[in-house]
Amino acid sequence: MKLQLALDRLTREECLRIVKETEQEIDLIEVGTGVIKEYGMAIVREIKKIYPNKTIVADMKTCDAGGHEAKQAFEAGADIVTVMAFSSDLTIKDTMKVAEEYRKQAMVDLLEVSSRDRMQQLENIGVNLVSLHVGKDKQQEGNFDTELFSLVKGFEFEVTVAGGINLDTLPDIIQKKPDTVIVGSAITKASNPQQIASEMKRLID
Ligand SMILES: O=C([C@H](O)CO)[C@H](O)[C@H](O)COP(=O)(O)O
Repeated sequence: MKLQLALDRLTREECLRIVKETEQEIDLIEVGTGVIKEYGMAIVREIKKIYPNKTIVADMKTCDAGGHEAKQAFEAGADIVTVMAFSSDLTIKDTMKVAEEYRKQAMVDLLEVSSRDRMQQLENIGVNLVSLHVGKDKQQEGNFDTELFSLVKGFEFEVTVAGGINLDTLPDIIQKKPDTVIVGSAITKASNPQQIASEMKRLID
């Protein structure tokens, strides 16, 4: 199981500091959507340049123009781009096609999708990497509910999971054996990000 650090609602300097502090504990670095909106592909390029051996996820949250946006992120050095599950199949297919051309990956974000029929459609078009995700705003309604895993049960997807995960909720999530746990605020807003990342990595291992 891997640990992915999500960089959201941070300045460029905060992103660089937190990654530096936690680099030994984390497997993947996610450049968050808001950070990309603030700094564009430049920050993806910069982080990949500093950490060429880390897997860089550009959380583009693409919902249209999939091929174009995937190309932008891969050209900047991203290894994985995100595309929304509620998008047109054509958007997802174009994103995956570009990912294949670059020998990279597309991750389909299941935010606000609750239909197993949609999971079947995603499998049919060749999706293999998905993200079970409770959005930042939705987190006001409560902690990550592991019942969400039932959405992907029985499918062959590689599964990542995100949504306000912290040291209290992590043990139950680990029981569900996702391939990757994505953690943002619990690490980035901590007074000692390295300590939290280290405790999480120890639980995951
Ligand atoms: O994708 C994310 C969210 O939609 C904000 O853009 C986050 O990266 C993801 O939810 C992980 O962050 P936390 O929820 O703060 O752990």
